[in-house]
Amino acid sequence: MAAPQQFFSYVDGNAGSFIQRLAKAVAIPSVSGDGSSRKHVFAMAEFLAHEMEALGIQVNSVDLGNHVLDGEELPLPPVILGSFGHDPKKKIILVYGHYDVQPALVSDGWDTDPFVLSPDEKTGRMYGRGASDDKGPLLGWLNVLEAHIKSNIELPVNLRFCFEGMEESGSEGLDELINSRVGPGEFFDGVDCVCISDNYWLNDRTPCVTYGLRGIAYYKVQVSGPQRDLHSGVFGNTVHEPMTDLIHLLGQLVSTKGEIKIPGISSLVAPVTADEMKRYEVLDYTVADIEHSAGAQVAISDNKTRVLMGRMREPSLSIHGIEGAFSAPGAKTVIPARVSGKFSIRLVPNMTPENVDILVFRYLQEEFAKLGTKSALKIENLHGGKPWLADPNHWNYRAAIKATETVYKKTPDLTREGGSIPVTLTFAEALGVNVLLLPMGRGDDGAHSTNEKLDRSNYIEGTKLLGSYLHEVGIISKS
Ligand SMILES: C[C@H](N)C(=O)N[C@@H](Cc1c[nH]cn1)C(=O)O
Ligand SMILES: [Zn+2]
Ligand SMILES: [Zn+2]
Repeated sequence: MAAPQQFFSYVDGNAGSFIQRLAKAVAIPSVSGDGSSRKHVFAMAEFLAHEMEALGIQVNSVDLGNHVLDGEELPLPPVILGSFGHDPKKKIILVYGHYDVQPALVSDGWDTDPFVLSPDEKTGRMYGRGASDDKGPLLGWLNVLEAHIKSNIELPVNLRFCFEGMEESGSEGLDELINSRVGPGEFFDGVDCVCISDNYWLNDRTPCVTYGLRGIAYYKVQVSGPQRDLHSGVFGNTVHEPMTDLIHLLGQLVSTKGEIKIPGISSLVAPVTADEMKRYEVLDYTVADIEHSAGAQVAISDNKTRVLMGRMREPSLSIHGIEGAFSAPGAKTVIPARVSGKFSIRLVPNMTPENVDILVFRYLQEEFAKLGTKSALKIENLHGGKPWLADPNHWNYRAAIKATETVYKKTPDLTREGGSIPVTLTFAEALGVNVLLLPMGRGDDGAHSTNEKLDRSNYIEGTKLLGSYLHEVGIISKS
């Protein structure tokens, strides 16, 4: 049976309180990538555990120990494991989400305070860091449970929750935790399938279900020289300058057309098949969609398929920033003594962080040697994760497609996502079950960007979608 009407009515009737729940979550600046925010990541974990317990979920916040971030030893945020339902006649569905967010400062260019959920009544957009990635989708699962409990509707499945607080910073400790709890009687034992809501539609009109993710290999390249920062008038043209060396090195990584210059990378990429080409052609997508999401006419190609393939099935290399460089307003005449370039490569089948590391380290060392500088080079891999592909013909996908048709009256696009969620492959391999990505947000949500938003309708209809999906998987008989 599809999700009952009372479920939809409860969600519509309680949209205001669901938005309040999201506002409370957005107000906690749970940025995992900067040490000074760590206490807020813990506060977010407590908030979530409290919300879950209030719904009758059995919660276990698992301590993952410590790690080192930028030279500082810090406690890792807990993984929140939750159980609701132990009926042997029902399937066990594992849902995953992350409660940490990317950094956000008003000075980055936000029009509102990033940690205050700011709805625009005219457009229905709700602005705030994490609204779409991933606090809105994560809370969507709790909204679903609340709607069932308060409307006295039996949940058609047993639910297991796995919420982490380090996804935006390499998911440290999570794989080990999962692998240690897959045995008989352990938390992940008996899971029938996994659903993750943590990516985005291709555009702002057509929902999608997603069967692939790119992996990632993230690097820090440090160039150092003088013992301290120097006066450029006194030392310019007399010493090797680390910033100049680093800029030359970073300039050798990728062309302005997006082609990766590191030898050997392209031969790791799996060849395209004819079937795969057909999948791009049928997607509801135009080059204007990516330009709308980017907010400017900046697409690398005018060809829809080329753009889609660039996001879904080819690697990319992006340069993210330079630590230690002068970046404040004004015109300081400094020669920075030590600078670190940060870049990452998105990985596709058959690339792995390990086989890419070998190529990257060798290439950077060779190119650095060509500079003939007396500066020193240090290369680090900060984190990595493999790409993932699932079978979209599985019943888990059929349930998601049916639920989307019920809620949105549209057949969803079948997509691969350009971003990375490293735990997806861990779940697939460690539990041996199908994993599905069922996004809530739109392609123009601005995840990781300034003015991130989630449309009110995506939050509310998205909550209905997650609930409908549970009803669809619930009616598929348990084998
Ligand atoms: C797709 C997901 N919502 C996401 O944003 N993932 C991040 C994961 C990550 C990896 N390193 C840092 N963050 C992403 O794809 O960037
Ligand atoms: Zn993210
Ligand atoms: Zn995310």
